[in-house]
Amino acid sequence: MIINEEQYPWLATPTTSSSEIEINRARAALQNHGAAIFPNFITIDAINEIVKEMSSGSAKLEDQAYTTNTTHTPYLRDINSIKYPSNSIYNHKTHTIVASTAYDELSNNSILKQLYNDPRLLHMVSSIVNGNNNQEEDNDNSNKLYLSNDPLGCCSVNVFRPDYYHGFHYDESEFSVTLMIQDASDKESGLFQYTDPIRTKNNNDLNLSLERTADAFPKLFAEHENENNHDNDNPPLPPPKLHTLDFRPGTLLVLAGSKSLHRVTKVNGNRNRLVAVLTFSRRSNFCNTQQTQKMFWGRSISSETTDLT
Ligand SMILES: O=C(O)CCC(=O)C(=O)O
Ligand SMILES: [Fe+2]
Repeated sequence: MIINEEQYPWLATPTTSSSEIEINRARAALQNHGAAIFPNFITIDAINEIVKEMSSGSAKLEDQAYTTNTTHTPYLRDINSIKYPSNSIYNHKTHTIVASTAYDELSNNSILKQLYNDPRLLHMVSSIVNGNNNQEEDNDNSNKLYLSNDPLGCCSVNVFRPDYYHGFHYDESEFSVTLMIQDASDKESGLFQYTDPIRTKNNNDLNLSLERTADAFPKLFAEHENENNHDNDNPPLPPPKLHTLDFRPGTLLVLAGSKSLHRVTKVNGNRNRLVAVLTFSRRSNFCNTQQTQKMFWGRSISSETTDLT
């Protein structure tokens, strides 16, 4: 058993009212606070198996994982000093150092691969992010979610070695699904922190919400204070609260990553922090660009050449 069916029996009966209650609760948490959290989503045996796959053998996957070491803005875009002042939040430089094990490095019978391909998970995530609990009744495809077709990035494992961290950012994908596999040995480190959703949708595009982002961390972004030119008609909104996730092995997280600013603090201790990233798309056959693949896994493969199962 991979999914913890004792704690999540409603996953097997998606059209019942108990399932609807759980999905509605998760959707409200995602919309109001940016995160829906499922503790003990997979069994302890399944977690132990994944840790074993990552950390045993002579060529350990976690040791082989390619490292990205990069400076970026919270918006993951290039600095734009023509459009925004150099002290704008838009141009704020932050730093990330993280390694990642690609999907094609996992064994064919990997527990993670089995979880990613489990239709109950796809159905659960679709129901939460789309607001419908019954995909079969959904005639137009706009509400449908698909597994990613990226042979490297569809389901990968973030490897945060000691001293690694991920600076504050919004994700490019609308939402993200992650699974804690192994936390840092120093429990004060490698923390996942996120705000309530502070970026809003505008004309089908996510606007920048520069002010709200600047309001978020008055201390951290103190040098950006002059960006908050609030007048009396538009008093500043209170800064959003920064949540620290109780992220234990086996916990599954659905995050409004494009709207909630988030980060992973620096890892201390004697073991790697391991988090699986499971990606779902509104498009069938989604694949990251070769540039993104190269950045995260140091190589690129087109989706046409591989069988993903
Ligand atoms: O490792 C994590 O918990 C998530 C890191 C993250 O925000 C990302 O990979 O975009
Ligand atoms: Fe992220």
